[in-house]
Amino acid sequence: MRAWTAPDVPTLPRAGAAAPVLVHDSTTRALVEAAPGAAATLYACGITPYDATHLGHANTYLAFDLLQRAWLDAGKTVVYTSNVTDVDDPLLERATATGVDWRDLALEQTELYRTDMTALRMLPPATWTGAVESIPAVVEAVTALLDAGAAYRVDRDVYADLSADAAFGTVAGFDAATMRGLFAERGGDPDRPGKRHPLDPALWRGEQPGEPSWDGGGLGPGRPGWHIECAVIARDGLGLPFDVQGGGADLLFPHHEMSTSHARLLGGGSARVHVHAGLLAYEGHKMSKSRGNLVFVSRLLAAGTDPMTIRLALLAHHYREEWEWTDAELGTAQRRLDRWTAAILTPSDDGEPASEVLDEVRAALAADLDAPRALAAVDRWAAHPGGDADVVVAAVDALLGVEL
Ligand SMILES: Nc1ncnc2c1ncn2[C@@H]1O[C@H](COS(=O)(=O)NC(=O)[C@@H](N)CS)[C@@H](O)[C@H]1O
Ligand SMILES: [Zn+2]
Repeated sequence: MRAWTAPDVPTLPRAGAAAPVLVHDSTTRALVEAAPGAAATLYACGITPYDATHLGHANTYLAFDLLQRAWLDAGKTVVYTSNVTDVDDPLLERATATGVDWRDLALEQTELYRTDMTALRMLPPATWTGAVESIPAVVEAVTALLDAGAAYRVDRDVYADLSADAAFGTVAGFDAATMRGLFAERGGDPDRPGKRHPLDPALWRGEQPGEPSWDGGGLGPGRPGWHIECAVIARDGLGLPFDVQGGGADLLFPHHEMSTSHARLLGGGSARVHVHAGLLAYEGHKMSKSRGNLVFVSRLLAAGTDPMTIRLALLAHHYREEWEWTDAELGTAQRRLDRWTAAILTPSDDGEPASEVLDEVRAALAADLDAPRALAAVDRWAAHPGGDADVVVAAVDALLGVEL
């Protein structure tokens, strides 16, 4: 699937001087080096293309944009793979509810997402694969799991047998009751008759009347399960194991637990590190499609909001923070943008040297992508701007993605 055009990322002085980029790993709940090697591989789960792109989505994708920018500045090559869940229960339900063809909804919303990501200067995935595009690889993977005795049929569906994976549950480390609750709440079917274990996730959904279905070979006609889609797309885009699997906090369980389990059983390992962004709330609840309390990037842009103001508003909060959006965030960000823009036009000789800002922004990102600390460094410089404003402009562009 076509992604979008990458924003230019300027090379900064003393590139590679940064400390290793450490991020919070959801599994060990500790700071770990995100990618020790010369190449950094990232799988960040993509959108389910309806109600795209709300500020919650943007908040999460911004975290992984910062991670890539820190890696690039450290001199690493970055390979970023993502998906579009362009067939899945919620998408089909929304298409039915709004009387549109699910294919049209997916295409239109995917294009809106591209436009929003471009406006926000997010780096695009090198490989961006739709669930529909992944079906041949999913059929092959599910067939292999069945042949290995790690999957089984229930009526026309196929489920993974989690007892085949001794390491299942080690990604999130949740207890059984928590897992069962979250599984039911987030698309699972623990009470489905015929399953060997309540948490076993669907790998392949047999054809249902009124639903799209594809040739599944020996599996019979149907469509892919959610978790196996990401396991296969990450494997095919990055190889196994890869460095970071990422998403919003709601993906830790069941989605990343299950997709990691599938990747493990397909052979080759899985993500070394699991990184999750805090969920953005609005009007007292997590911003979510089901509740409809959404603030859309495209609506803000259509109302004349500078995309760099949106980006700065999100950067003012640490990526793991759970916080509530208010429109006041935009005013604060706009004033900050105005101060920075004015400062680069009026540098003075006795102000703070630009090289210190660059060092501090670099160090902030290396410390679990601490954007608020990075903004504070630029604020200090803007209050008393020294020379070499072009170094500050380049650092703010390359590391924070904000074009002044
Ligand atoms: N309120 C929110 N705050 C922060 N991130 C959010 C919020 N709502 C959704 N996200 C994140 O945005 C990304 C896309 O969400 S999504 O459109 O529902 N799509 C999916 O979760 C699947 N297509 C992943 S394979 C996910 O990482 C999700 O965790
Ligand atoms: Zn996913």
